[in-house]
Amino acid sequence: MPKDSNSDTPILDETLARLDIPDDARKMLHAPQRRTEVALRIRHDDGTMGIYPAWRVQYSDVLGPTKGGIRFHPGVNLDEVTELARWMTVKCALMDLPFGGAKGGVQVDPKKLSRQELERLSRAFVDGFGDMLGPNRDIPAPDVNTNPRIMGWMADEYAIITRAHQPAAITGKPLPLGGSEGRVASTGQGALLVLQEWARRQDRDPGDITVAVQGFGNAGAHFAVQAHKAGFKVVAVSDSRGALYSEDGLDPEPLHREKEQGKGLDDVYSDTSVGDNEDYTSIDLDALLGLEVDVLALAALQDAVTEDNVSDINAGCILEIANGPVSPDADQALADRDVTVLPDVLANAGGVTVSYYEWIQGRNGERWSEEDVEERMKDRFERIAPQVFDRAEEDGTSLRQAAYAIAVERIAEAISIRGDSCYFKG
Ligand SMILES: NC(=O)C1=CN([C@@H]2O[C@H](COP(=O)(O)OP(=O)(O)OC[C@H]3O[C@@H](n4cnc5c(N)ncnc54)[C@H](O)[C@@H]3O)[C@@H](O)[C@H]2O)C=CC1
Ligand SMILES: O=C(O)CCC(=O)C(=O)O
Repeated sequence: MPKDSNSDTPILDETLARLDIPDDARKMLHAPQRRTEVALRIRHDDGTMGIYPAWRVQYSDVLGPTKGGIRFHPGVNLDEVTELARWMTVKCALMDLPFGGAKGGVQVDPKKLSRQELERLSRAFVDGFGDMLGPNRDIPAPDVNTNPRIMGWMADEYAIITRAHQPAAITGKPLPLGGSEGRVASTGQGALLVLQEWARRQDRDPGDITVAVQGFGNAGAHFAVQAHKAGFKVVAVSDSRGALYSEDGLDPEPLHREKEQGKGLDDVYSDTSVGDNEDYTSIDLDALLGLEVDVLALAALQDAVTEDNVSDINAGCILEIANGPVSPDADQALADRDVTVLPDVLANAGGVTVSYYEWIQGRNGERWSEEDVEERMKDRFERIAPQVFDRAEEDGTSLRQAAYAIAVERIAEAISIRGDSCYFKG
C-alpha cells in the first residue's frame, strides 16, 4: 500500500528530471490540489450509528474537471487515495481526455453492510462531498467494490441535492439512469486492445499466447472473457477466494456467468467464487502468480508483485489491469530481467475512456450504440497505444516511462499556456 503520497513517486520524479520539465509543472505535479476528508454518518439497520472515514482527492484540474472512481475498502486511506488520484491525472492526460485526475475512498467493508446500509452510505458520500462535485468540477465513477448500482444511487442523490437532473455528474451509472453502453466491459476491453498491440508488435499469434488473470472481478473477468474470444489462451483465473488452472486453456465465460448468478435483483455483490467450479484444477492464489505463462494479467489490487515475490514471476509480460499492481522495486527488477510491463495508466484506461463517452452523452442528451462506443474506443487506443510503444523505442525507455513522458509533457504544456491562471483561486 502506498505510504507517503509525496515521496513514493519514483516514476514521476524520474520523468520530470529526464524531460527537463519547467519548475511550475514539477511543483504542481507533486502537490495534490485538494484533499478532503469527511466522516460519513449513516444509521445502521439495528439503529446504531456508523461512522466511516471518506476522502476525495482532486489531484490536478489543469486539463479539465477532475475524474476518477470511488473505492469502498476497509484498507483504503488518504495516502492511497492520493496516489490513485495522481495516477488518474497521468492516465487522463495520456489518453488525451479533457480531464484532470481525482479519486475517492471510503474506509468500509461493504460486504458487511446490508443493501439498505450500502445505499445510505453511497448517498452519504454524495451529501458529504457534494459541493466539490459536478459535471464541470469533479466526476466520480466506479472502482473497487463500487458498481453501476452504487453509481445510480449516487447520481440520484446528486440530482436530489442540486434539484437538477445532471446525468454527466457521475459515470458508470446503470443504463436506465443514463449510463453508457460498453462501460461495464470497458476496462477489460481497453486492456485487450493494449495486449493486442503488444502481440502485433511481437509478431505473435494470440493462439500461441498463454494468459493467467489475477482478479476475476469487473475489470479482470471482462478482460478474460474478451481475451478468450479474441483467441488468446487463458489458462488460469483467480479471485480473492480461489484460483483455477487448466493447461489446455479454459473458457472464462461460464465462470463469469456463474459468478454473476449470485447477483440477484436485490443483491449488490456476487457471493459465488471462481473457486466453486470443479471443472478445472484448483491452485493456490500465489501459485497463479508464478505460472510459466506468456502474459500475467494483474487485475486485483495494488502491490500484487513486490520485491518480496518478484523473483517468483515466470511470465514474459505483465499486463497491469489494476492500478499499481507492480511496486516500483519490482518494476525495476522485472525490467532488469527483460520482462515487459504494459503499464496501468495505459492498460486500464478503457474505463475512464468510456466514462468520458458517458459524460458527453449525459451533457448532450445522447445515447450511443454499443458499436459506436466500441468503435470510438478502438480508434482512441489505436492512436494512443502505438504512441507509447514508439516513444519507448525512440527514448530507449520502458513503456511506463514512455507513457509518463507523453502525459507529463501534455500537462506541462497546459500549465505553461495557462500561465498565472494556474495559481489557486479557491
Ligand atoms: N472498474 C473499473 O472501471 C476500473 C478498475 N481499475 C482497477 O482494476 C482493479 C480491479 O477493480 P475492479 O475489477 O473494479 O474491482 P472488483 O472488486 O470488481 O474486482 C477485484 C477482484 O480482485 C479479486 N482479488 C482481490 N484480492 C485478490 C487476490 N489476492 N488474488 C486474486 N484475486 C483477488 C477480488 O476477489 C475481485 O474478484 C483495481 O485496481 C481498480 O482500481 C482500473 C480502471 C478502471
Ligand atoms: O471511469 C472513471 O472515471 C475512472 C475509473 C478509475 O477510477 C480508474 O481508471 O482507475
